[in-house]
Formats: sequence, structure tokens, C-alpha cells
Amino acid sequence: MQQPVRIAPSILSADFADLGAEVRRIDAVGADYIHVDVMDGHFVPNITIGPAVVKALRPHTAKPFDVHLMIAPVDSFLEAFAAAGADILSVHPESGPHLHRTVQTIRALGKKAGVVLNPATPLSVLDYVIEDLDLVLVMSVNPGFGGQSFIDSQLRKIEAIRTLIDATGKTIDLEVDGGIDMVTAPRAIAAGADVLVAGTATFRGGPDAYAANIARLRGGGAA
Ligand SMILES: O=C(CO)[C@H](O)[C@H](O)COP(=O)(O)O
Ligand SMILES: [Fe+2]
Repeated sequence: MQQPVRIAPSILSADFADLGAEVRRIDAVGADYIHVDVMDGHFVPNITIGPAVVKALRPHTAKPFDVHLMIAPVDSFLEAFAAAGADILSVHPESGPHLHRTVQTIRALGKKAGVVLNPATPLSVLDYVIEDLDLVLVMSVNPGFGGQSFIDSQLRKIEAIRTLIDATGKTIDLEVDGGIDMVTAPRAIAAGADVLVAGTATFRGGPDAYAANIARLRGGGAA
């Protein structure tokens, strides 16, 4: 069943020179999850942050760290991110040879497990693992960068995954990541999403705008 909408600001669009304060600011104005984009310059054409930064940010908030791993091979880094303070670890099926094993490893570490579908990744990757997931993440841009445009074809993928999740009878977050703004947020919610990642749309306008930005996204884009 679709849960109340939660907002996961992506700190990819935060001030990297002031990340601790940025995390405290978005926590204070209602961020539900803190979305951390981890990129290796190999699986995706960009490099961001590693477990040391997650560990450094951990004391700045009690909100869950929603860690989106865009690294390959991913398995050897799961323990480090878990130890650093991640709460949700989400992996791309293309980032390792044994998705089921990777999901089980995350669960054995005591963390919530997510699977991420790139725009061209078919739904069938969820067969045989969906019951073991806490979260399914639909990429509505190709991973690697913030500030890209929402890919409309992902709306029907969100609708199809909503049906799959509801058929499990379990509570599994359906998160959408990429190009979420005041126009696309209500469309993603109408398609069945219940967690919205937003980097550009959260941090646009500077700290004084964060509260209103998050409130508008949560409200489905209404002013
Ligand atoms: O995973 C990501 C990119 O790979 C980011 O989470 C995503 O792009 C968020 O940025 P924006 O809201 O600016 O599109
Ligand atoms: Fe992300």
C-alpha cells in the first residue's frame, strides 16, 4: 500500500564545503531520509563520497541515511557503509553478479535493503528478490549527476512496481530519484511513489528556501 509521502533530499546538491550544517538544516525543516549518492567514476561517470563522509555526517542527524550505491563491484563496500552509519543500502543489479546474495548480505548487516532500477532496467530484476526488500528505487534519470530532466517513461514503471509491491502484502518503500521538482513530484506520487529524492529542488534558493521547497514537494507540488 502506498505510504504517506516522504522526502529524501539528495546531498549531492548541498554545499560540499559545509555538509554537516547542510544535513542539520534539512533535518530541521522536515527531511525524512538523508539521501547519499555514492559514485565511483566507474559504474557511473562521476565521483562523490565514501564511507568516511557518511561516518563524519552521522552525528549531525538522527534521520535515516538512505545510501544509494553507484559503485561496482559493490559487495566489498557494504560492510564499510553499514559501519559508517547507513540505514538503507540500495544497490543496482548491474553492480554485482549475485543480486540475491547482495540483498542477503545487507540484511545480515542489520540494514534495510533496496534495489535500484536504471531507466532501461526491466522490472524482471525484481523477480525472486522483491519479498526481501525494504525499498525499490526507480531512477527517473540515468545515474551520475544531479540536475537532469525527469524521464517520463519511468512513470509507467512506477505504476507497475506499485502493483508488484502491493501484491506482496508487505511494506516496501517505492522511491523515485532524478529530476523531481514541483511539476514531476505530483506525477510520481500519482503513479504510486511514496518516497521522493530531490537534490536540485531541495537546495535551490539556499538555506532560507529549504523548508518551503520540502513542504511543496511533500504536498505534491502545490504552493
Ligand atoms: O542518484 C542521483 C544521480 O545519480 C541523484 O540522487 C539524483 O540525480 C538527484 O538529483 P536531482 O534531484 O538534482 O535530479
Ligand atoms: Fe540517488
